Amino acid sequence: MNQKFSSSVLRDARRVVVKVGSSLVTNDGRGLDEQAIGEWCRQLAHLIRDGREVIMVSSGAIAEGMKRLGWATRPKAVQELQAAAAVGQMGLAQMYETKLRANDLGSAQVLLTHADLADRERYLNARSTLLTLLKLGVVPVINENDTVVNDEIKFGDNDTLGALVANLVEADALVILTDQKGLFTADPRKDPAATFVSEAKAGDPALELMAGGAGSSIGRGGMLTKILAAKRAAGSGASTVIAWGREPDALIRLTQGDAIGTLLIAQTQKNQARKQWMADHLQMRGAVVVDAGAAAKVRDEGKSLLPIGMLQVEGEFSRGDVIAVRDETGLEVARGLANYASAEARLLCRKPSAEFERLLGYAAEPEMVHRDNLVLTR
Ligand SMILES: Nc1ncnc2c1ncn2[C@@H]1O[C@H](COP(=O)(O)OP(=O)(O)O)[C@@H](O)[C@H]1O
Ligand SMILES: N[C@@H](CCC(=O)OP(=O)(O)O)C(=O)O
Repeated sequence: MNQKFSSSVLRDARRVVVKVGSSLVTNDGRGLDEQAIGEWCRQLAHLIRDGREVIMVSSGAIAEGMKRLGWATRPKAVQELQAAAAVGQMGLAQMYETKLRANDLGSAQVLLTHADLADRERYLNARSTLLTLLKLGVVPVINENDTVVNDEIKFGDNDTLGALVANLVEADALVILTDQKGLFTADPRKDPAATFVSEAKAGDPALELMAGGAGSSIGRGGMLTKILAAKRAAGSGASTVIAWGREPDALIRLTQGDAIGTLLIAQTQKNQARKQWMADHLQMRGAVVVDAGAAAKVRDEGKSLLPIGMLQVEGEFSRGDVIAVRDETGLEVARGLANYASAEARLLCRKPSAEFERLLGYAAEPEMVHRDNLVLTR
């Protein structure tokens, strides 16, 4: 019998973000590890057959680019790193596409920057693209868009990107695969007395003191960025596990609850976390007044708000801004992220989605506020 984690968060996880680091993907800088990538893709297919949705966040572009360009040492100049990433990303995407296809899975390349996810409109766009890909059963393969980032806005490490993606799609779990078994009380490459940490609370400050920088010349972030990623992922209710990427059947076993790796458990529930996030971070920009039917659907049935139930639009807002949903008596029912800017929303009041294309000139979401982006006001 395999040792199990005390919590069932990984077993229960329906939507999982898997992040693999440069040191693993490129076998410590020796070019893409075809066999390892093939193995993870086989396991991803297993998870999907099991009814889960998966998103891959994969590093490796710079290391693969360096190999393709014949560079033995990592360049210092940021434009050379960016050039290497652009060269290497071709190979990375090609490898995932081949290996996922061998497992009857479609794949999609998504390149993101931190700035993309900080911008409300791009955030919503990235979110709807990813959720649509998941609905289509396609595996998104994400990396940082190294071409357009500079020092200030660079993630610098893909652990942070993994966490931001987990926040974006409200994943249940973030799996960080690396070249160590998980978190130790100190860097095991430097301290032979370090002991293994099997489970902890995500966000516990004691963990940050244990984690050091990268142990290899290829990896960038080290353990600290993984611990911070777990804290960030926990912000939207996702638990994180850090595990050794070459452990046989690691992904399959983790989702069966096997205690391989370090499990960092989120302390807030997904719904609670979203509510808190909306309350803390977002300023309201406007409101829509809805009829009694729409108010009841949103409040009592947890449904999305559709434009057909909207009577009036107040204020000026953009797509991605937070708006209030009020009933005819002026009472706030909920607040959430607007899919349409105020000018468009005015055109859509009382209209069924079949008419949106004629009214706007393009066909977009049928909802004014999707229920995933809606928080009820108590
Ligand atoms: N407390 C710790 N426990 C485990 N590994 C640690 C710790 N502190 C630092 N490390 C180092 O972090 C490295 C993993 O990070 P990194 O090289 O950035 O990998 P990746 O490319 O997978 O992101 C390990 O090889 C290890 O040397
Ligand atoms: N986006 C870059 C690398 C980011 C990176 O090295 O991240 P990590 O694997 O977390 O150390 C790449 O694909 O090479």
